[in-house]
Amino acid sequence: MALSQHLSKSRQFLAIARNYSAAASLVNVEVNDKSGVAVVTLQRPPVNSLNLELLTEIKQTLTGLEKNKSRGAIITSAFKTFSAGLDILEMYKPNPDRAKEFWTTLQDVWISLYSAQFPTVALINGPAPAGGCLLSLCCEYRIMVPKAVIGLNETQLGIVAPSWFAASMENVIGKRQTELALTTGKLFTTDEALKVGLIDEVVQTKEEGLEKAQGFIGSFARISPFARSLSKQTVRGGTIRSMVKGREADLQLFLATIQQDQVQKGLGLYIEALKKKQAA
Ligand SMILES: CCCCCCCCCC/C=C/CC(=O)SCCNC(=O)CCNC(=O)[C@H](O)C(C)(C)COP(=O)(O)OP(=O)(O)OC[C@H]1O[C@@H](n2cnc3c(N)ncnc32)[C@H](O)[C@@H]1OP(=O)(O)O
Repeated sequence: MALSQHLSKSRQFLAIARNYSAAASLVNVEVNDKSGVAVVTLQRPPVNSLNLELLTEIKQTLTGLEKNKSRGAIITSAFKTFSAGLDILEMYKPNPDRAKEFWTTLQDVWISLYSAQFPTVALINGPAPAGGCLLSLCCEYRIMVPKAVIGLNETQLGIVAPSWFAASMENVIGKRQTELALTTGKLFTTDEALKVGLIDEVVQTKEEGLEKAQGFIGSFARISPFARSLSKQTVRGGTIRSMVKGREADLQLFLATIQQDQVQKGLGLYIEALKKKQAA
């Protein structure tokens, strides 16, 4: 499709996305006029913790971008935190039906973002623990600001990162580093993340990050989108197939795990600690 035609379609999507954003407003989508690349900004205050509503909007946004054959997407945050990960309140004293929908939607978001046909960049403009890290690991390229942290720190909450969380990290930094990171619940500083390959670039500001992200996506201008996306599928297909095959078992494991007394106690203490930190 010619760029002008594509941009016209993108603008139509933008109009729809804006209307949608106005109604719900947890995700903002802006399509760059020149490049056709969408900047997807998470905006659930205060820390973009991923609850059912935010995950649902992310899922709908990704579906819209895929349908409109997006040229690329940059995922970032409107706040100083990229994302605080899963909303702990979705797992603490959960309503079983909502918990089921919550986890299924997280799985859907992972599948859509991990297998997106268009190029994806995470512009990590603040802390990205646990589910925040997972979101960025689904992208093809990660750009991060200094003085932030990133990692799958689930063990620090007394819970275990599911196998597809671990696989997402392993595909980026390898088995050895993933094992060390997961068993200790490590949150990498920006410098440590760069050293281990968990992120690709460090930028000083979000604006600089947006330019770099556009540059990364622009680097595919002369590559056939078909060949590009099939190559991505070749590399990621095994991980996606194994997640999809195991998703019902994974859901049941999640529901059983969060009902355990020990897990509930741990989550309760963690929530208290977060609140005390704010009061101090
Ligand atoms: C064998 C396999 C078995 C598999 C079985 C399944 C097991 C389940 C796996 C579940 C996986 C979970 C992954 C997750 O994502 S869990 C969430 C992990 N997240 C964190 O640990 C981050 C916690 N937050 C922070 O560290 C900080 O908030 C921050 C992100 C660094 C930001 O710091 P800042 O100082 O700016 O902000 P505050 O700390 O003051 O927070 C502001 C308010 O936001 C509330 N908050 C923060 N994070 C969360 C969260 N994740 N969920 C809900 N609420 C959160 C915080 O309490 C403050 O609220 P308040 O204003 O009401 O006090």
